[in-house]
Amino acid sequence: MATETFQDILNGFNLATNGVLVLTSTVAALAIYLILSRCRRDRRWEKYGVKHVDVGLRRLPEPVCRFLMKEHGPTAGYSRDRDSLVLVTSDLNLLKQILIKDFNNFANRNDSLPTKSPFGQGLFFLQDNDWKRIRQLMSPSFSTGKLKRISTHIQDAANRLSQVFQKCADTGANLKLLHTIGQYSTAIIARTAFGLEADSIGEEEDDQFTYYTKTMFKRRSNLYAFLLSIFVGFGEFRTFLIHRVGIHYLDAVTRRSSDYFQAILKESIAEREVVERQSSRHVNNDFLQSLVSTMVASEVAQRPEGEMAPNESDILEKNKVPNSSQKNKVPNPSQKKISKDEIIAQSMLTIFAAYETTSSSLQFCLYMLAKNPDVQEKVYEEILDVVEHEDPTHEDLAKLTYMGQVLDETLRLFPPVSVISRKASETRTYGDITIPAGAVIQIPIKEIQRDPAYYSNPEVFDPERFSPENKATRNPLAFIPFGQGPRLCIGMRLAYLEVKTALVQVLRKVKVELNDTTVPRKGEDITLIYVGTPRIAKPIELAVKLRGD
Ligand code: HEM
Repeated sequence: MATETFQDILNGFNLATNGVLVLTSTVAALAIYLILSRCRRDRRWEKYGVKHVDVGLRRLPEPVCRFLMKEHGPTAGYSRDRDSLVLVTSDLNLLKQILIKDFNNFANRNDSLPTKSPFGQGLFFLQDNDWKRIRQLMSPSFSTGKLKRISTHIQDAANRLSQVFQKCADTGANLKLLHTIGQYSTAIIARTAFGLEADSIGEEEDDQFTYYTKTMFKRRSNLYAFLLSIFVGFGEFRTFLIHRVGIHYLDAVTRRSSDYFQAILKESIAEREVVERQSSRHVNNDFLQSLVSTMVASEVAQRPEGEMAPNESDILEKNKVPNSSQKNKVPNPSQKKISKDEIIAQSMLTIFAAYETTSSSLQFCLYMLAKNPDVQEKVYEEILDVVEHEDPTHEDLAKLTYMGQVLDETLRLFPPVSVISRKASETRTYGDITIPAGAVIQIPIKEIQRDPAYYSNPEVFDPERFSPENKATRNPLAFIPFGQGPRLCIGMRLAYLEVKTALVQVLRKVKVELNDTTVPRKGEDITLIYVGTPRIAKPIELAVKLRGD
């Protein structure tokens, strides 16, 4: 009996071993098949007059663009999978056609975000009429007039930021740059766009709004992103796994952030809806209010005669608890209207777009100033010359031309968005090459802005490149950190306003420096990792000295 049991165990063990072997071989065979199928020879671009390159196992846009530009010149094509042909070009004449002159043929991006969260329906990802309608509705909120009206909130946040720098100077502690600057940019977007307080500038711990903004995206390594792109791909299969199979692990957006923002936005929208229906005078004249006004106005216009408007308690009650089953109707693209779900999507995208890019720019700018003390002194002198009052006016900021050059040189070297894309609607020929309908165009912003053809010694930080005389000699498309054409970044003016205001308030009080205790140390360099946006391997910490010390 005992022997039989032992034999049974052995048989069971063999079965288990065989099972594991079969499973391992199947997974290995699948992996080899997937890798080989993605590396197969493909020459489709050649019939369109474009060099077709195998990019091997390179999958992420930034490394692919870097490889193609370095090894194969300004324009080359590759295929990402059986269906999609991708053209990478840094040819500025061709880019002028794609981004500006023939914009109608390239109005869409190819990007979609693998997420169930409303973020994936934000302006950045919208196409055709939906994009036009929402862009038109959002644009007025970023006009110069609107920005002038919100500048007191920006001054207020910049003053608080400056106090954090001064406190570091007093105590001798190094300043954790990204942590503090992230708090600054979220405080501004929360207050100016949504009338919400996100007040943790200088605190060790972030407030909820800041915390959930900073953790909106799952931060994953390059290796993880690479493996995911090999096995799951970029687009439809991953979307299918997230939406249909419900694998939340693959979702790009964290569930907690998504839930948090949906809840607070639903409540804010409901409160503003009530105000909107009761009076035409608004306490908040911000981004959220303008979208809610459009929503209410279009509902009023559509309501059948005699039907009552919803009352205050109905609206507030309905929106207190987030309920994903309540979906609004998709509006007709040709009309000036927006649904509640769309407002939430635009709000989430705006919060993250404003946080990630602005804090990256301000961080790199302060780092480059610490690395280049002579440039920092020149910026300081200019602030003393131009800004007479406690808070700089819009006119003062416009006169800070050298500071503008420093900021542009920072954005040249460290563009927060390193690659942008467009998708061709129809087949068109430009000179010797044809771009077929459906082809994706990847525009390697970082490679263009570090191309020796446009910038001598491109790795060197030199704000003089952006002096009016030097700028006049260069093709404007050689500098496109905010993109270009009708689909240009909507928040560009706000970004300059935020960064310049912070630089005025901080640099007039303190100097930032690198020394033996900072990260990186004086004489060392930062290591950049590109996962869509540039990340620094070790967060920067700067030494701060009070002016006059
Ligand atoms: C230094 C700061 C910033 C940089 C470098 C930056 C960069 C960019 C780039 C490269 C694009 C794509 C443009 C194209 O494809 O041609 C973009 C789009 C966009 N950005 Fe920014 N951005 C910044 C700040 C902001 C801010 C502050 C906001 C909002 C408050 C914002 C909101 C958006 C939106 C909504 C889009 C999509 C526009 C569309 O598709 O119509 N960005 N940004």
